[in-house]
Amino acid sequence: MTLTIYNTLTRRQEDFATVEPGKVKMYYCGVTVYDYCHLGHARACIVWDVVRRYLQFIGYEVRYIQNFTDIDDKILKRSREEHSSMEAVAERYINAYFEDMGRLGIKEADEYPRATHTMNGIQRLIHELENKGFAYPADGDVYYAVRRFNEYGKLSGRKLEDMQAGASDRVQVADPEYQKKKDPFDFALWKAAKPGEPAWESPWGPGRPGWHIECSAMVRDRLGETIDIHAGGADLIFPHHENEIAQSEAVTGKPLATYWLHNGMVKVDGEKMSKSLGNFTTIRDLLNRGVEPMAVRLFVLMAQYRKPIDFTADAIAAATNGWHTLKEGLLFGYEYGGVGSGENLTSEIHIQRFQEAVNDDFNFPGGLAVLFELAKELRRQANIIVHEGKTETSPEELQKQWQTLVMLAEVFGLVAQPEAEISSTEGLSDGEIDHLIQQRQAARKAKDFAESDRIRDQLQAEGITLIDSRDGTRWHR
Ligand SMILES: Nc1ncnc2c1ncn2[C@@H]1O[C@H](COP(=O)(O)OP(=O)(O)OP(=O)(O)O)[C@@H](O)[C@H]1O
Ligand SMILES: [Zn+2]
Repeated sequence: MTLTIYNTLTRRQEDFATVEPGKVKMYYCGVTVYDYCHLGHARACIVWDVVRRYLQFIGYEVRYIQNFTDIDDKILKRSREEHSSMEAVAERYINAYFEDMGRLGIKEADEYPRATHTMNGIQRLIHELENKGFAYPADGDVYYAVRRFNEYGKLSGRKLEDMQAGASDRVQVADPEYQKKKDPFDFALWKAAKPGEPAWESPWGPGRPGWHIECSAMVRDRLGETIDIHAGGADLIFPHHENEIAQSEAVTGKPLATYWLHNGMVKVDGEKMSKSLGNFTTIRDLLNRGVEPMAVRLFVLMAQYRKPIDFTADAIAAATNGWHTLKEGLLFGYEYGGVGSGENLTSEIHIQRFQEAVNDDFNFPGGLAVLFELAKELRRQANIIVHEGKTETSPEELQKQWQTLVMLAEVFGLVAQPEAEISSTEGLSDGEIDHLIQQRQAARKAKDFAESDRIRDQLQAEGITLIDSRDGTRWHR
């Protein structure tokens, strides 16, 4: 059984083969941190989380890196509006990211590089591009000379000539950067600091990096010159990923990634759900309204990952229904405990069918069909047990089906907690936990370590783990 995946670069479904046998290097372009994550971000994070989990399930060792864009015009705008700093805005929404994605059961990446922590790598890359004639300085800015890279457009299939025909010169002339560029399609690698903006020293003067260069630098720093999978939303194919390719490949002469994978958009009334458009529903709003996190996962996984999905109340209701069916199956072993011999039995035929489905370009709906089949059968058996006291099916067979369901559901990050466990961890609301963490931070600042330890222990007793880092404190249940 071979995994085949659709590669945006070649526009074909191809057999999956890694650079290094048994190992996958994977990079996902994460969020720009100036607001709470919405369901579009949830979709991207869930899809790549499951791709990673699935690759691990079929035996690969996966190294998974996801960035935070923490320098950006939109973050700066937010910080001005809030009379705060860019760091403070980024920090707040990075913490919120971990809270929200933690609730959705997204596994943490191996590393989360940030633009502000990658300044050396970024500058080194710009310098090399300049040396090789792909970049030119202009008045404190540095631009990438798009026409110098012959393969520009290979990912998106766009040709500069065609784009030129459609470009509106009037709009561009008004753009101050336009005056400095040798060609309207050139893009900024480095931007000179404007008064009052945060800036980093550089050979081109104080400034900050453009958006695209950070990913090229992070991939190179953390994963190397050629990675196996580069992922992101379909909205990033052009110009972001096209520009990443132009930057990295001009320097290394090697493919940046073998496979380029893109998730489809979450849409609202036919338009992309987006922070900029303001038509978004945040993950926390939806969960705080009582939608179960696993229903959100199902909402995403019930669709082919490359196709757009509409966010509607009906779609969430259907996903919730689906989750309740799966949950009954997943809890079967707890409710009717003591089934079977206690051995780890699994049903090969179901595992095989699950893999056959998912191996076909990550066909998650196909994989889910196997889960639903198992869950429905276990639900039927549970009904028989309830009404007739026992079932004809052997305890071993039931245990086998249940354990297979639990194992395969875990690959999709779908986990049901038995009531007993839920009651021990749901004592505190998220707000209460945040409040306690703030109190603990205040105690630590005041060097009252006895108090800060007491709060940590109290949270621990509620099943909450704190993770301290130099970027602040995160928690998970
Ligand atoms: N509506 C959506 N559906 C699916 N994926 C999305 C959606 N919006 C953003 N993404 C993906 O989430 C990741 C992080 O996005 P990012 O923070 O850059 O959002 P953004 O595009 O700047 O914000 P917005 O478009 O909401 O203003 C990217 O991989 C992006 O492709
Ligand atoms: Zn990127």
